[in-house]
Amino acid sequence: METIQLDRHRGIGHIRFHRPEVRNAVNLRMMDELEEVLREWREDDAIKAVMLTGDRHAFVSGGDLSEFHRLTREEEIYPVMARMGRLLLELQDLGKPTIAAVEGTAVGGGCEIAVSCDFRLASDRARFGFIQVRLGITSGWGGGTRLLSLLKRSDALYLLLTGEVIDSETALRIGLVDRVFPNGEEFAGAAWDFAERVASAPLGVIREYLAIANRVRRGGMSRHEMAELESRSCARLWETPEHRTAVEAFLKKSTGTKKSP
Ligand SMILES: CC[C@@H](C(=O)O)C(=O)SCCNC(=O)CCNC(=O)[C@H](O)C(C)(C)COP(=O)(O)OP(=O)(O)OC[C@H]1O[C@@H](n2cnc3c(N)ncnc32)[C@H](O)[C@@H]1OP(=O)(O)O
Repeated sequence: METIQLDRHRGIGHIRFHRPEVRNAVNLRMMDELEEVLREWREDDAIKAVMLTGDRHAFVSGGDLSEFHRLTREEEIYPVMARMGRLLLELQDLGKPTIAAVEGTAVGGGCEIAVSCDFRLASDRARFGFIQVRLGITSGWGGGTRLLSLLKRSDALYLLLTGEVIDSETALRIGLVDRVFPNGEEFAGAAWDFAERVASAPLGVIREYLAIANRVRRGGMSRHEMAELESRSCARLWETPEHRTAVEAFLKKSTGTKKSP
């Protein structure tokens, strides 16, 4: 891989955006590579969660303006935008929890990637901005609509219409990020700890909750359908060794500790 670096550790797949010379801007090559790794990791049961990071300067600086600016016409740029839009849908529907750990700047498409993840962690020096408006365009990868579902409508519209870049404290207050950790070495450690906690559940449970969460996001379910979905999920996991072992251990322990009358 040329534009992203991959590693895996304790069930977590790590994608590190790596085009430092352009603050990790997304180009066509990066799209190819992201597509390849997401398809591979979707099928890989050893990977239970996926963490995306950049570096201390930037998470991702959006689309590569030099490369994309060569495309001047609507019908030339549309397929590129739509492709990245589909890729972020794949990320969103990966079936494993995804975590954007933002240490530096996430602007434009960088914010769109972050809001496609299930969790957003920020260092105390991270910055977030839907700055597309400054270039006279809207977000093009589905991030605007995601932001509108994630935040209070007026907060989302304010960010989209002004292109204001906000710090991590503000991002936490309005609900754009879930946790803020100190910058530096401590940030990497805290992000990995968070990812490990999220990935500690049995794979079956992770899959079922992600499926429920994605179904809820699509909306349009009656209360009965929601209850049915959840009952089915739980019943499917009933026969798994994780469930049986946990219950047997509990019963054994409670029998063992019962005082004789
Ligand atoms: C096109 C898709 C669209 C969407 O659908 O969402 C978008 O993403 S629109 C938004 C596009 N992105 C931007 O407008 C951001 C542009 N970059 C910046 O504002 C700043 O670089 C930064 C991200 C805030 C970082 O600032 P700083 O740390 O001071 O770095 P530099 O500005 O000095 O940048 C270093 C180097 O990187 C090049 N660069 C940065 N971003 C991009 C980019 N998105 N595309 C191409 N190149 C980029 C920058 O030109 C510098 O290059 P050199 O001068 O050659 O060193």
